[in-house]
Amino acid sequence: MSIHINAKPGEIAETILLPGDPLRARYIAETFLEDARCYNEVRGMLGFTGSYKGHRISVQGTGMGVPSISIYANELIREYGVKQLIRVGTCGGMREDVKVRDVILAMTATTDSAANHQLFPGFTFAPAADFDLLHRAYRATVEKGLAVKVGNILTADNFYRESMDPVKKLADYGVLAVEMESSALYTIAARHGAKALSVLTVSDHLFSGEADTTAEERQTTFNDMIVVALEAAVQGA
Ligand SMILES: O=P(O)(O)O[C@H]1O[C@H](CO)[C@@H](O)[C@H]1O
Ligand SMILES: O=c1cc[nH]c(=O)[nH]1
Repeated sequence: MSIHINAKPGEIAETILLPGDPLRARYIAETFLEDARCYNEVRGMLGFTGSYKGHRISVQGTGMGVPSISIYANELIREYGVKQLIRVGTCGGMREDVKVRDVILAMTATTDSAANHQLFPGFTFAPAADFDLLHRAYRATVEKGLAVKVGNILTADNFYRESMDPVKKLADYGVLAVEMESSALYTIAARHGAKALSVLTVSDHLFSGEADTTAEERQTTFNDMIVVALEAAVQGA
């Protein structure tokens, strides 16, 4: 047991999917995993272990934002020996060539989070995805014929902001989309020699005025993203 997860030793698989929303963790377990069993209900942050194509896989909600995912990533890696962590989440498109429903594979995550500024005073650390996971996920998107973009994303501390100017500037520098967790996941994984990747689906666009996805479309695009993450997880195993 760790402070925020009450699984017994061995109940969590070495490979885990990490949605922000714990109810999505349950949806993934019920829809995609065989023989899924719940191992965590502490704070309602549900976690399950089951199997996909014969491989043991867990799925754990992380909550929203860097502090919350940092707690789960640390405990999963350090207390439960998790080795491959794949975030599956939503993001807001920032560039014109990014469309609602696209899949984004986050090669790196720029951040305004105080966490990394405190960790590396005087440096700008570049949190990066694991190349093997990224490569496998990219192959899975191509095989499924999905619209995919690979590149830099923004992990932001604020969902609501007073000015869009800094975000627009980052878009000018190639940043594709914004979410709130990946820089922490990549940094913590790097520290402990674990592999990490964020597979995201664009749920809305900050600038284009493109209509948000409907609930049904969100489900379909979300399912595509989960299959990409699961295929990336098991192809290398
Ligand atoms: O869909 P999830 O995984 O929660 O991710 C995104 O959605 C939340 C904001 O609505 C933030 O957690 C952001 O990163
Ligand atoms: O605009 C958005 C959409 C999803 N997640 C975010 O953090 N921002």
